[in-house]
Amino acid sequence: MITIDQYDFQGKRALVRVDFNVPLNSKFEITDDTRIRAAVPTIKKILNDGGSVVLMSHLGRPKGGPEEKYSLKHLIKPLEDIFLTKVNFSRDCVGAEALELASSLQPGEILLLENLRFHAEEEQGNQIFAEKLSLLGDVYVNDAFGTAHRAHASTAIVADYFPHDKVCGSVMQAELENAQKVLSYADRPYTAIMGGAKISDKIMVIEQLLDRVDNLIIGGGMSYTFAKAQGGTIGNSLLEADKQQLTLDLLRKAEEKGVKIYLPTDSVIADAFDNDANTDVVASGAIPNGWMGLDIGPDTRATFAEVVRNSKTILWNGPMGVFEFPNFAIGTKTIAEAVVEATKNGAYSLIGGGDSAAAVTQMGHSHDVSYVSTGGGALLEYMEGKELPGVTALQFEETPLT
Ligand SMILES: Nc1ncnc2c1ncn2[C@@H]1O[C@H](COP(=O)(O)OP(=O)(O)O)[C@@H](O)[C@H]1O
Ligand SMILES: O=C(OP(=O)(O)O)[C@H](O)COP(=O)(O)O
Repeated sequence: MITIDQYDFQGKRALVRVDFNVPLNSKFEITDDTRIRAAVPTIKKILNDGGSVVLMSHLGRPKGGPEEKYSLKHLIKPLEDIFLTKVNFSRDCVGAEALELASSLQPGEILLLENLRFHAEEEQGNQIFAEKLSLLGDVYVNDAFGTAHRAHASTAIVADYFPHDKVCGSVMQAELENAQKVLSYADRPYTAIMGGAKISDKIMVIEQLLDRVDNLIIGGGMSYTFAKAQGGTIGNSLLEADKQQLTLDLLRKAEEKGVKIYLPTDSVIADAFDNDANTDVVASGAIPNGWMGLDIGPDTRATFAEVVRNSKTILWNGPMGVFEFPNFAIGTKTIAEAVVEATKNGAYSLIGGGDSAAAVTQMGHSHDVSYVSTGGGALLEYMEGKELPGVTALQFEETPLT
């Protein structure tokens, strides 16, 4: 794979796939620009070399046609503020206007293309569409780690049109290197903290982790399916009823492999899914009808935090509760603080997942951990040992020795 530092972009027009899938509010303002800032080094390297940049990305999940709320034009001004230069914009990512604007780009200039997913061909991985995109650059750079698990036209197929000039961007490179650290040579004790809403999203990665970690902490909404499967009552807490047997299998496998599993012993419960609901603290397997667990309780916080503080490698994916409601964010905050403390004491900490990353950033700790991934699904798939099409597409076929 060619890394960004190995390629000289002087006089070249770089077609750069970025993941600018950022959250916007109702006024189309970006509420978290982490993914944009992450791509800055790649873009600056190209511009500083004397190249020009054609940026392409998706935003949201449009239904295959233009939708105002998913237009990338909302990103023009924020990009201009970051790069202190005019950002040209093409109202379609392929076709005459895009070609015209791309071919007249001068070194140091930036062109932003409209949302790739306004064409259904993007997600279909359509070759003709990929070929049209390929006409917009002399060299292809993929820096969209967050979308690397998709075999879409712009993330994978387009690379075929640049057999010698396909480059791995700096976000992509850093993400792969950091994920490798927890996959291969982790210091012990190694603790994985899994939380968030759904077991089904994370079951594969949890299974893989059982071969690697010493401790597995399970919190957040997914923990209630474990509690129910173990015979507890969970009221209206999140439940994936069809996954109960799976949770028991996981617990058995963990025991066989000598992995210590930590599940919540107490929960902060609420009588409604609302920040201002009435609350109480009860044992996690004794939640009354009409109530739901929305955060880990004080005993659990203390136990989890202690395990985290004593760890040397930490992988965290998924919040411990409904952290979007301040009254149910204490569990996530406590764990974030324990991760920060462990990191200060020399542990390596990788935070992955859109919501976990947002929680850590929101709590002001994004610089106090080792690495915050820009990837959610992509990081999990990589951890599961799956091939990422966006990464494979950047690799060169081995030429047989003759
Ligand atoms: N106890 C709970 N009940 C309901 N939802 C929860 C609970 N704990 C966490 N969540 C929700 O899980 C969501 C995050 O889950 P997920 O998408 O799996 O995380 P990530 O994006 O970090 O991978 C958050 O919106 C959070 O509010
Ligand atoms: O936000 C993203 O993924 P994530 O929600 O798993 O972090 C990526 O931009 C991929 O988007 P997609 O899941 O609509 O293909």
